[in-house]
Amino acid sequence: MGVNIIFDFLSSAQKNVSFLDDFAEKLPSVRTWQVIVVFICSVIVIQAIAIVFKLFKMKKTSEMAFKPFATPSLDIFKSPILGHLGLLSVNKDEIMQMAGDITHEFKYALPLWLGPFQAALICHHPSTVQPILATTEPKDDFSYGMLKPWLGDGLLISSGNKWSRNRKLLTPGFHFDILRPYVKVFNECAITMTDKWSTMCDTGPLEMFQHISLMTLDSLLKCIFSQESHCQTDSDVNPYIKAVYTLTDLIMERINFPPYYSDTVYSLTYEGVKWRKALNDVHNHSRRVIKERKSALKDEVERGTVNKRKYIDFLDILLAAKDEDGNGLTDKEIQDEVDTFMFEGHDTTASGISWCFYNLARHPKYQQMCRDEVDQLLDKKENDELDWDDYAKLPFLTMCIKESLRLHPTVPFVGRRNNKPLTFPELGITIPAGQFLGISVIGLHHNVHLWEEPLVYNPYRFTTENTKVRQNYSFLPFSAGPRNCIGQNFAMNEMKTAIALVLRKFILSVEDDYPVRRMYNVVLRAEEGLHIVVKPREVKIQN
Ligand code: HEM
Repeated sequence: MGVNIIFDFLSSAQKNVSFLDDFAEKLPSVRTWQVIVVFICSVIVIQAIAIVFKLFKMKKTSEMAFKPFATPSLDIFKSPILGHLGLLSVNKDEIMQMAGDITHEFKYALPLWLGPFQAALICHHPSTVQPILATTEPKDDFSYGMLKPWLGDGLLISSGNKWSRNRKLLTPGFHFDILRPYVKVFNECAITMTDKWSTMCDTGPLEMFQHISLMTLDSLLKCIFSQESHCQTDSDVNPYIKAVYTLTDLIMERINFPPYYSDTVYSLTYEGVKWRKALNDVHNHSRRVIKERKSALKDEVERGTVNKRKYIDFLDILLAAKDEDGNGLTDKEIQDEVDTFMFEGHDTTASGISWCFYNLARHPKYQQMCRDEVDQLLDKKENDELDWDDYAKLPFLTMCIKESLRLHPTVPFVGRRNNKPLTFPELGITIPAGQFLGISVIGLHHNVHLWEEPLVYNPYRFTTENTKVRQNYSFLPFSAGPRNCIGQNFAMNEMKTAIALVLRKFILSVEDDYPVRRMYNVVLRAEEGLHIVVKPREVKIQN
């Protein structure tokens, strides 16, 4: 019908409008139009059939690939349209609970259906996790694909030659000699936060994520971007951090709702509009940081003060980086790495510190043991600050941090897609290429076959003796293998500094039966935040 109207219009235009005669003569005849329209419609139909065929093929391959890990007891909750997504969206805290509970029945792994066609093999045992992490197989395009408009082709998401070139270029930025001077910054930033807390503790419990994200952003900007942001003292609501929260929440909503998997559909929705606005905010922030750094560097070159700086920062490395062929990074590549490190470097550490405070607040005995250790170290000093060598002198505090990262892993999930067939040697199973392989870090850390009473906070799991006898790859807060966390030493040092300095000045507690609901997100959060009572110590600190 619509096609006929076009034909009628074209023929009447050709017949009646004299000033278009020349033009009309050049137009294809009605028959030619019919052929064109039929051709276009056929292409669309063939494409649609090809997509449906591909989706069903994907479904069939995953069904075959994951057959050895069949889950009949779980499939009673599976819906033909949503797959197991109904379980994921029911309740965020319950899915965290489920990640550990299912290991009773499924020791190594289990397939979960994300909608009608896409399945992921969720692995939570060293026998399945180790072979995946030993490879440099790319990140899965499903979940990380949603991060791509934000983090671009930065280190977290890129793969192949690009990833290996950039990993090689950036690794020196995390060498001990570079990290050493950062200790001063970690101390300064922690002290800014504790000074602020001293004026606020009478106002009731403090929400940890809010304060600690500002502190970790402050130190990250100072250490790796040489930027004095004053973000801790300027305002409690930082537009960059707000935008990061919006983006990560939107990604989780999107994963839970298959119609939003299409970029085109998503871009037309209200959430798509919110996504673009938040994306703009984070990109503007990183663009500003790069611009200011470039201009400061130009000034330093003009004044001849480049070599007088306390340390080289990550942006210096990015701006000066050259591969073996003498090629530097393009502006887009620099922007992608800045966005990646800005996010990975502050939000993860903020979550790690916040959950550690929560665990110590719930276990006053361990909290006091950490404090005693810190006091022993700092009582002897002129200033109340940690030095590089002190990190090795806080063994119990380190055990408490590790146990917190086990119980509340900051990055609860990591995903890969194998380009080549992948074998789990201990199980004698080979997975064909092209599958979505998920590593449930929380499932691994709560796996009943690896950890006794996994939901109990017990730092003694991390004594040297207990660590020695534990199966490798049971504890992976920073992942492992070639794509492990490049910033793990940076993160551990910052966590130790912040926790030590807070315990030195305050007693942490939580109200009785304080209900915390964990929130499964790109980074582990709590639904209503983590509210901790922070009281100044009554005993006067020496010096
Ligand atoms: C407690 C703090 C942190 C935790 C728990 C953590 C955890 C992780 C994990 C699990 C991965 C692997 C992700 C994946 O395979 O998808 C990762 C990768 C990464 N992390 Fe961290 N991270 C932390 C802090 C940091 C910091 C402070 C930085 C930078 C300053 C950083 C930068 C990165 C980067 C760039 C990658 C990608 C590495 C690659 O693929 O080559 N992280 N992190």
